[in-house]
Amino acid sequence: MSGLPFTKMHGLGNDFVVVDGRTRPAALTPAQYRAVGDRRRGVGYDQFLTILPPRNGGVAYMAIHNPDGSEAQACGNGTRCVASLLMRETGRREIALETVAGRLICTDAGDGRVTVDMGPARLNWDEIPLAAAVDTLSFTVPGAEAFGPATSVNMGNPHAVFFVPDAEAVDLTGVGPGIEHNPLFPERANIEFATVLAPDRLRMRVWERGAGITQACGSGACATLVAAARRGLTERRATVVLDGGALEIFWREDGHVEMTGPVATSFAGTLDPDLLAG
Ligand SMILES: N[C@@H](CCC[C@H](N)C(=O)O)C(=O)O
Repeated sequence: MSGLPFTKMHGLGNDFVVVDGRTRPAALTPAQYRAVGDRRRGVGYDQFLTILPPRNGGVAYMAIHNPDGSEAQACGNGTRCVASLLMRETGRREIALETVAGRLICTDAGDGRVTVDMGPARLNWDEIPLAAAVDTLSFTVPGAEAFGPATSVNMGNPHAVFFVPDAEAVDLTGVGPGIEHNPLFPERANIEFATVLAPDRLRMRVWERGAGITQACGSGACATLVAAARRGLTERRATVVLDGGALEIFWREDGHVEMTGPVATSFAGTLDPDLLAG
């Protein structure tokens, strides 16, 4: 493969390498995703986002990969970033961006912000998926009893949310990997620790599946708001404060979750063929 042009973007510090695979081959192997994801020897990213031709009436399809080489079904912050590129390209203020999880309607919210309809929150145990038929509203994760019961939500990708008195105090590096790989989550899970600050305000920190600690997780913010509202801890509309900044989340009565937040471009470059050769 020759050099591959990319744009480095982020949403609240959740950072992405974005490549356009519509005009040239851009599918990488898991080893290549890992090489580019190395923050010292590669570029470094939380997700690698590949823009591909549409498959179902949208403007484009977006493939999502984690720095461990695995594929993800959803990425809220990345969706806003790629949507902003495609809005600029098409001159439109609203587009449909396709992902594994479906067609996501993305709207220019002004001031450099984008709103994404992330689709319906899925709440059944087999939709998360979980390995056992438990009540996703409140269940014990073996080994994580100290954090109290978890609430699980699928936002296209699997999430488990723990409500704790002080999210700042959680040792994410220490406890994140064990919960992510707990056998209760057959496809692993993104793990959120959240503290309710007010009925319309949550503090949340995240251990992302396949990526580890990130500054922000859009789908995680959506899952956290849904979990909090299901438990009666917040209203259906709230600000979720992440390490990198705040997202506005709204769980609509029809079950869809809207997320609004900023996008930013850092730089453009070309992935060297030697890096891709491994
Ligand atoms: N950063 C993302 C979530 C990315 C995918 C996740 N690591 C997974 O494997 O499901 C977001 O903003 O939602």
